[in-house]
Order: sequence, then structure tokens, then C-alpha cells
Amino acid sequence: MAQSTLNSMREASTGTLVVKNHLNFWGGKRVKPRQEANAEPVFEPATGRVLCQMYPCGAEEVDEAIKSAHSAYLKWSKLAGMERARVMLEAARIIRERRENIAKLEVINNGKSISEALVDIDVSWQTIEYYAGLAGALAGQHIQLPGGAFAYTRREPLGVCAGIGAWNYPFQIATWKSAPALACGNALVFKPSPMTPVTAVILAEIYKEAGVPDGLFNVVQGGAETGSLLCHHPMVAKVTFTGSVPTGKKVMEMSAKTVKQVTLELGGKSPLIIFKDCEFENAVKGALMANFLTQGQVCCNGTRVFVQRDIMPQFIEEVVRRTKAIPIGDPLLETTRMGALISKPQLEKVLGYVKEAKKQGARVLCGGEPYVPSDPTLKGGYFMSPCILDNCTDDMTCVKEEIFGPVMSILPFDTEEEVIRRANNTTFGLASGVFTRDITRAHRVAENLEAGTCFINNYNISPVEVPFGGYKMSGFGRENGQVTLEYFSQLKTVIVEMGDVESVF
Ligand SMILES: NC(=O)c1ccc[n+]([C@@H]2O[C@H](COP(=O)([O-])OP(=O)(O)OC[C@H]3O[C@@H](n4cnc5c(N)ncnc54)[C@H](O)[C@@H]3O)[C@@H](O)[C@H]2O)c1
Ligand SMILES: C[N+](C)(C)CCCC=O
Repeated sequence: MAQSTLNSMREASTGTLVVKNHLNFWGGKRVKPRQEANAEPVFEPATGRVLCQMYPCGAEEVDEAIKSAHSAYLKWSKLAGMERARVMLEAARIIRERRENIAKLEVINNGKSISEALVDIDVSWQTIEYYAGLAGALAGQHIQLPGGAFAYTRREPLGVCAGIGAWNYPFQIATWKSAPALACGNALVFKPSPMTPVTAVILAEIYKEAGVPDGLFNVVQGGAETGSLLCHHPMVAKVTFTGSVPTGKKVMEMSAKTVKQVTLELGGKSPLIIFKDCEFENAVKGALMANFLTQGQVCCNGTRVFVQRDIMPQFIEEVVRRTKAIPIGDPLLETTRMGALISKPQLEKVLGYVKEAKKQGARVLCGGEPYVPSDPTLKGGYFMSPCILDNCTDDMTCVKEEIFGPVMSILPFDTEEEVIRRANNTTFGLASGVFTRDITRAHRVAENLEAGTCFINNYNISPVEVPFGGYKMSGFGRENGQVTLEYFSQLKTVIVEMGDVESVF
């Protein structure tokens, strides 16, 4: 089934695909929506055309998906780690084999360029492969106690977990959540963003084809209401959420009612600090990587670019020159480097931020305008030209708020002490970056920045082996890396007496 859906992608081009298959998945198969009344159109960002309809799941459907997950969990959790690993490795292999077609479908639904989507799909199978490798290594401790008694700990799964995803990395988010969850012996019910419903169900089909029990990875479609049903459900042990800060707060509040564990991967307004002793060419490339991937719709983007005053003129000249040269257009073309934003409202919101920045005194050095590609198919797409703002100050809205679009704000600084204070002056704390040739300074700055990640002399790379997550209001818990196993498992202590019970009674 997965293969036949994906096979149709070979011929698909921008503006041609219509998705008609059911997008819910539980009990090991696609499930017809129960009610078609609340259908929401899903758009192809590059054309503005309707790609499919999304039918939100109601309480009965969510309950069915969770019960299906629970019965799969009872079987899956009894397998040895190595047995789970074998199935997961097969899923990773299938994704790798079908990477082009999955990436194409992702592009059509999300609007990002195919060159980026291919990387996202590669990161996805690597994530599953990585956690498959760790599944067999899950282990407890043995603790010797007096009189021959001893204790041991068991690392056990949590049960049924719920995943709620954002729209910027639809397939990758589903794998970042499912791979560690499944490796630890859990089942997952995943709700993608209502704007990007089409690729999570492909992942569900691939897991099934690889041999997971029916119900182990399920997809329920919907928006806030469906998400809140997951957060309230008594059979859900944990919610792993990726999205905005306001929604994250609600997820935490709802989950508290039944004391569910929560992981929150939220937004950011990350600082990127460029010292005058940097390797200049790399710093400019780093600033572009920090701002313009996925049309700037990246949680960890370094959108506050602090540049040491001495190199400001050269930096501006070069970063603007390169930004103006970014090829915008049909995201399925290999030469395109910037596709379309996710939706018309998102495009308008981002353009609104640029307008507001100008009103507050920022200067637009390039971009910040709607962009209409010459290809007539793309006339209704949600494109804009990547924007660089200077003359910015720390109190401007464009410098304080997460824009989630291709808008870089440049801020001059003089000293290290000053820039660290200003970089930390935010409620967010997802990521940060520093470019310098001074190794001592690099580590000192990394230590002092209040963020879950600090990139030194690069930006926005995320190897699956390293933990990713926020400080402050950017959330808590981690994805990727070994540590994430701790967020998808719980520790049981078993105490064993080898002698007689010494009773005080
Ligand atoms: N830290 C990370 O790893 C990371 C990654 C990607 C995106 N993000 C953040 O996500 C945001 C953009 O994504 P978005 O617009 O999809 O975010 P969002 O908060 O609007 O939605 C995220 C998800 O939550 C669901 N949702 C909305 N209301 C809900 C409710 N009341 N209960 C339960 N679920 C609910 C949505 O349907 C969607 O699936 C940005 O702030 C970005 O920084 C963070
Ligand atoms: C893969 N990146 C670029 C590090 C993005 C991770 C997910 C954030 O939105």
C-alpha cells in the first residue's frame, strides 16, 4: 500500500497531485473518517491549490486509535530490544529506498525545496536506524545490598504515548517522536499539523510493512480539538509536543490533569553572534543557514544576528549579495533553494512583521516582498523574497518575537560581555550560535548563552546523535541523542531479600 501511494509520486509535478486516500491510520490500516462535516481544505503552498481534505478525528476515533495502540503496546513491549531493533532497521531501509518519492510528497504538502526535503527524509531514516541501534542496549543496574540481598533496576516503557506535530518538518517530526518511543517499547498515536497531514500516514504504512504489530504507530488527523482529546485521554501516558509556546502551555496544563509526562519542543528567537575574528566566509554562510532554511520556518533559527561593529559593512554587503541570489520558485526543481511559505495567513503574518519593522525604524536591505514566480502554475503560491533588516534595536518587535519566516535582523555590538547580556535578554532559549577563531572565547560564550544548543562556527546542523531541545520558554525534554530514551521510559527498582525478614513488629 505504501509503495503504491508513493509510486504515483514518480510522475507528480507541482500543481498536479490530488490526494484522495484516507489519512487516518490505526489498527494497521488507513481508516475512513467517521464524519465528513468538518472537513478542512489542505493547500499546496507552491500553487495555492487544494491538495486534499483533512477530516478531524472526534472523541470516538481518538479513543479507537488509543485502544489499538494499547493492544499493540502489550505485544511490542514484551519483545527484546534486539527484536524491536530488527523491525525498526527494516523500516529505516524502506524509507531510504523510497526517499525521493517521500520527499516529493513532503514538498508538495509543505512547500520547502526538494533539496531540503531529501535531507529531512535522510535524517528521518537515520533517526530510526540510530534508535534501533540503542534498543538492544537498554538496560538497568545491579546494586549489591547487605546480607546478600540485592536490587536491580529495569528500564520499562511508558505505554501509549501521544505525539503532536508542527507543519515545518512533517515527516521528520513524526520520526523524531516515534523512533525513540518505539525503541523503548511504547506505542504512539501521532497527530500531524492539520496543514501537513499527508506524509505521517506513509510512515505508518512503512512501519506496518516493516513488521510492527497493528496499532503500534497510528495517525489521527485534526487540529486543536483532536490534540486536546489526546492530551486528556486517561490511557495516554505521555505527550510529546512540537509547536508554539502558547499551545505548549495548553498541552502542559491539559496533561497535568492526569499527570502525564510531557516533552515540549517550542519556538525560539535565537541569537547568532559573529565576532570580528571569525572566518568571514563561513560566518556569512552560517547566517544564511541560520535564517533561510524552509523559508525561515525553523524553530531554532538564529534570527537575531549580532555582528561586531568593525566588520558590519563587509558583512552586510556579502550577506545581502548572497541573499538576493537565492533561487526562489518551484520547490520540486533541483535548482530551487527557497520554496513557498506554508499558507497565505503565514505569508501575510510574515509580511506584516516586515511592515511593522519598517514603521519602528528598521531598514530593509533586501526582500520582504511577496514574490510571484514567472511560471504561471505558481501564480497563487505563497512566496516571498528573503528579507534582511538592519538599523534594528533590541526593543523592536522583529527582534523580540518569533516571526517564523525568512526575515533576518542584524544588530551591531561592541564587546563580548555586552552581546551575551543582549543575546540572553529573551524568554526563549532554544538555540544560539557563535562564529569566532578564538577557541577560548567560543567555549566561554557557549557556556554563558542560555540556550539548549550552541553552534560554534556552524548553524542548523542536527545530527541525530546529539540531543535537541530548549531552555526557558522554548520547552523541556529532549529529542535525539541517547538521553531521549530517558524521556520515553521509566525506571523500576526491584529489591530482592535473600535472608529472613527482620520485622519491627
Ligand atoms: N522546538 C522544536 O523542535 C520545534 C520544531 C518545529 C516547530 N516548532 C515551533 O512550532 C511553531 C510552529 O508550528 P505550528 O504553527 O504548527 O504550532 P502550533 O502550536 O499552532 O501547532 C502545533 C500542533 O499543536 C496542535 N494544537 C493546536 N492547538 C492545540 C491544543 N489546544 N491542544 C492540543 N494540540 C493543539 C496543532 O494542531 C499542531 O498539530 C513555531 O513556534 C516553531 O518554533 C518547534
Ligand atoms: C533540522 N533543523 C534545521 C535543525 C530543524 C529542526 C526542527 C526545528 O524546527
